Amino acid sequence: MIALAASLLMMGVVPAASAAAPEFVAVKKTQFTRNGHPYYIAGANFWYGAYLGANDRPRLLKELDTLKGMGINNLRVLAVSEKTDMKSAVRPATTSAPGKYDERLLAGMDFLLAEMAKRDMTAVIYLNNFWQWSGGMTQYLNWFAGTPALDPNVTKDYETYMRETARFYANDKAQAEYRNVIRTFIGRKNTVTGKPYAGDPVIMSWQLANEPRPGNASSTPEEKAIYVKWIADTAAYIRSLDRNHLVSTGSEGLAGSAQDAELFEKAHASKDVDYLTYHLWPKNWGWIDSKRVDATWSGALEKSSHYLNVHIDYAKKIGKPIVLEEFGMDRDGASFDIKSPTTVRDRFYKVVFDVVVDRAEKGDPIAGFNFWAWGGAGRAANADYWWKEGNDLMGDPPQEEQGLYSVFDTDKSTIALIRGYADRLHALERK
Ligand SMILES: O=C1NC[C@H](CO)[C@@H](O)[C@@H]1O
Repeated sequence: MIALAASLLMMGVVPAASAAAPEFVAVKKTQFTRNGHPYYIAGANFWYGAYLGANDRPRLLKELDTLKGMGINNLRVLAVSEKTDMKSAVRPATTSAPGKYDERLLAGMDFLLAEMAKRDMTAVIYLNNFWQWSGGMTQYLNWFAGTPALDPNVTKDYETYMRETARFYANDKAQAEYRNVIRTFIGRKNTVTGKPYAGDPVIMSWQLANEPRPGNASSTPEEKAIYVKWIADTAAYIRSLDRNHLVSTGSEGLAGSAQDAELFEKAHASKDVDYLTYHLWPKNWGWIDSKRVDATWSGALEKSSHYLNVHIDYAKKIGKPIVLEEFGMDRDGASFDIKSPTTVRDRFYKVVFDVVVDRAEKGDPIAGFNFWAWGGAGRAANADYWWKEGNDLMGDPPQEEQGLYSVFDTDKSTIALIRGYADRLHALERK
């Protein structure tokens, strides 16, 4: 039966249910499984993986080998970027205009997935972005609502940005093009392996977007309802195209849900949303001052520990696995310099890993982590640390200084931490 299913898969005939494909990551109660064993995520954020697959394959192979050596088994990657006038967005973009997709960048994803499969890695692929650094939802609204694509790095007005960007969810024309992109990816045949994406177990999850939010901190009940409906409708649409892969939201948790726990739970209640996600950003959220660590560490620790644990408790209540798919801390003294120490980062990573791995070992529904983000061999090119087209890509997207949160291949203490905790998670897969 499995041989028949496998051959059907190879011919692009995707079985209605994933029962015939144990090699796909699946959910069993509050755990992931793969190939009949528990599966845990020791992952990295590697948003630019497909860009390297298109433009710098020697570097990509080196990065994948380094990550594999660290025990990394999962990469969270951007599927597609949209051409935009917003200053702090990556260039070139996959989508130059609605329906016009750059085949080279799409083939970059093919190569990335082919190489990840060789290293027994799985991919979480996010199909849009709430933030401006890849064009994202704001650019869709510029195309279809005619609204100006205002870069919040320029306006400094994130509250307006978030409120306006959330109009994406109810814009029918924007949703139609978004679904074109979803169909393009899910219906794609890998030009390197010949495998249809929908039948390729290297993909773990289709993710609706990076950090979709219902609006800003003052989101109205109507905006929240629109957000929940968008998640449920889009997840159901993805499921209608592909019953082999998991679906996730890309939510940050409470911080991305207007601090509304009921909203976070509703957003993940859909039968077509297979697991929960959350992100942890003490610096971005003002919990720690990197230039006053002694004065702010204890408060940041208390808030971070609560945030880490309470979302695992939400997952337990909902009965689905949860992944901490983003967390990060800057270098000592808020430096961007690759030569600066990472004492505070390493201390923070250990706090995160201790909660995640301890609770995973206890059998709680935390299924692992993806740190933000792998910088590897990338190096900042400019004295002001801002990215310009043609510069190395690294863990920090163009809207942030290059070196802010990136873990570089020279950050040996951080790499050793990651490896040690990855090993503990992988030990759980042998049970
Ligand atoms: O998804 C994200 N979360 C936080 C990152 C660091 O600020 C940011 O670069 C990215 O947009």
